[in-house]
Amino acid sequence: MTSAVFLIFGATGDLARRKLFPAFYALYRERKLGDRFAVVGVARRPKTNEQFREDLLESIQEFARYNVTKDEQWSSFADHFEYMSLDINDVDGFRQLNELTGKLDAKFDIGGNRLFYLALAPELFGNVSHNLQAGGLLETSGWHRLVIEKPFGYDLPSAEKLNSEIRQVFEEQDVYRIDHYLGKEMVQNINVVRFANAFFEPLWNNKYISNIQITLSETVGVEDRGGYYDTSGALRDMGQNHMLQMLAVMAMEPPSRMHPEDIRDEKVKVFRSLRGFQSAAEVRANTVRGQYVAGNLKGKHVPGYREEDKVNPESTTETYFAARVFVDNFRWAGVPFYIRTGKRLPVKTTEVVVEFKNVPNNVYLSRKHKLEPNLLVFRINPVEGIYFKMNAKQPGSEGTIVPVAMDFCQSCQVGLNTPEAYERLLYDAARGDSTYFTRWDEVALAWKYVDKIASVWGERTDDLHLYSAGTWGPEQGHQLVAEDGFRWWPVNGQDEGEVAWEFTQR
Ligand SMILES: NC(=O)C1=CN([C@@H]2O[C@H](COP(=O)(O)OP(=O)(O)OC[C@H]3O[C@@H](n4cnc5c(N)ncnc54)[C@H](OP(=O)(O)O)[C@@H]3O)[C@@H](O)[C@H]2O)C=CC1
Ligand SMILES: O=C1O[C@H](COP(=O)(O)O)[C@@H](O)[C@H](O)[C@H]1O
Repeated sequence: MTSAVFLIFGATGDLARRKLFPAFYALYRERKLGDRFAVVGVARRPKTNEQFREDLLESIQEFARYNVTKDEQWSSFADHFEYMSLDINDVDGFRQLNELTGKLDAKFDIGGNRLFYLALAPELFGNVSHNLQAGGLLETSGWHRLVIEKPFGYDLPSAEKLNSEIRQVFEEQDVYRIDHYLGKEMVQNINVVRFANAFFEPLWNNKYISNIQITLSETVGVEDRGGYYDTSGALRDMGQNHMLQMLAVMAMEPPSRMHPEDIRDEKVKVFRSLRGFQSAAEVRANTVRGQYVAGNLKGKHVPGYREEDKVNPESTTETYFAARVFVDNFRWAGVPFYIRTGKRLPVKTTEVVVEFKNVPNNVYLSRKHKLEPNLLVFRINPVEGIYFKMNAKQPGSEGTIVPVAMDFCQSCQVGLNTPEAYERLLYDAARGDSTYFTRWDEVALAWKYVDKIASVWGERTDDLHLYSAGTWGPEQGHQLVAEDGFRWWPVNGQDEGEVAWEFTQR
């Protein structure tokens, strides 16, 4: 691991507490951080180093995948952390921050490397790079990298503005735009499964695949992020980034080398091939949006979106969306990619389902069987695994055909304890590997695609469908898939009671 001073802007916030500090601790425990590092937490509220370290301990005890007690090992870890109260608009404060950083650099023999992590509200991103430069923080001989949280802009024009502010100070190769889904173990595994196995890649095209479904369902509402979410909505919060990124990973061509730029080039080609919408009618025909109203979730009554804290009581922001997306290239012509995400849905899960076409000349059709299609399912979150569903003869029957699953449950393996996405991404940024960060051209193309939908949705709101919390979203989301002769496959083995998986063999 290279040495670095990590400057975390937004160190008192939710992301730092739940994700970043636990990630530092796991990296430390796994000896990936070494000893030549320091972390400076930056936020406005006053705090002593002692208080900061107490909060650090609490966050790690609550959220890290390693247990921690206040022992000698803890002290030597916590000794690397200092806090500075600073308003990121205060340029003079950045000079003091530079002094503190220099002191820590000398103390831990770091050699000038700096990683600036912006865990701030997006509207604060713009000024920071300028102030880092003005405060002298970029004047060391080591590397300087900027890790920037999502959302990267609100739409294409604001993303362009933000990008140009950043690029006045940082080179593209030093900008690490986070999409934490790219840090997830099973998202990274998609390429391995595709490109390291003989039996999937030959089938990975419109000859054999009928459709691909990406579901990112959440049981949570907007929690304490109502202020942000109400100006964002599901399309910008999840669609522009996580969902299109997963789609790109599923659809991309094999890169010629496993080099970050080659992989990102292939994703860009997918974004360029997304079929744009020519009219408002096309947007409406291919997308569905919804908003949850009060309902029952896991036996508990939960309030509707408009009753949530910091949400406009007349809000028309979508908390659910589904879309039919086409990738107009040689491989995917005619294959719909269905994507959907929503809050207050019945289960928390992220799954990607590849549905294969039926076999030609199905000899079993002459009997009373309706064969289920073969499915390959990537289970991304929270269960990690892959299963493949196929048809087989029910043992002992007179030729009854049943779906069976070959099920690889990675997270079920005892003691596996896979790293959190943020752990991997922090580690990658520190060692200069940008493979699982988004490059500007990807971000821009994704915004271009999403902006068209958002602008049509902005024209009127009579197509915002309400759904009860605890259901799978509005009926129109099901119709979107049904009108092509398909249906959403149950995730986590759950549907609306209608279809249950038959795991007859495991
Ligand atoms: N929380 C999550 O699960 C996720 C968050 N993100 C992204 O991460 C970023 C941070 O989110 P989150 O942690 O939830 O936000 P929070 O609102 O919880 O935290 C914001 C942080 O910014 C600090 N801050 C606010 N204004 C200033 C200022 N003027 N100068 C210096 N510091 C300031 C706050 O501290 P103080 O008030 O003390 O100044 C606080 O530490 C956002 O971009 C969000 O979209 C992305 C994915 C998931
Ligand atoms: O980026 C975001 O992701 C989370 C969901 O992430 P997960 O890793 O828990 O699946 C989502 O809740 C949040 O609204 C969004 O900003």
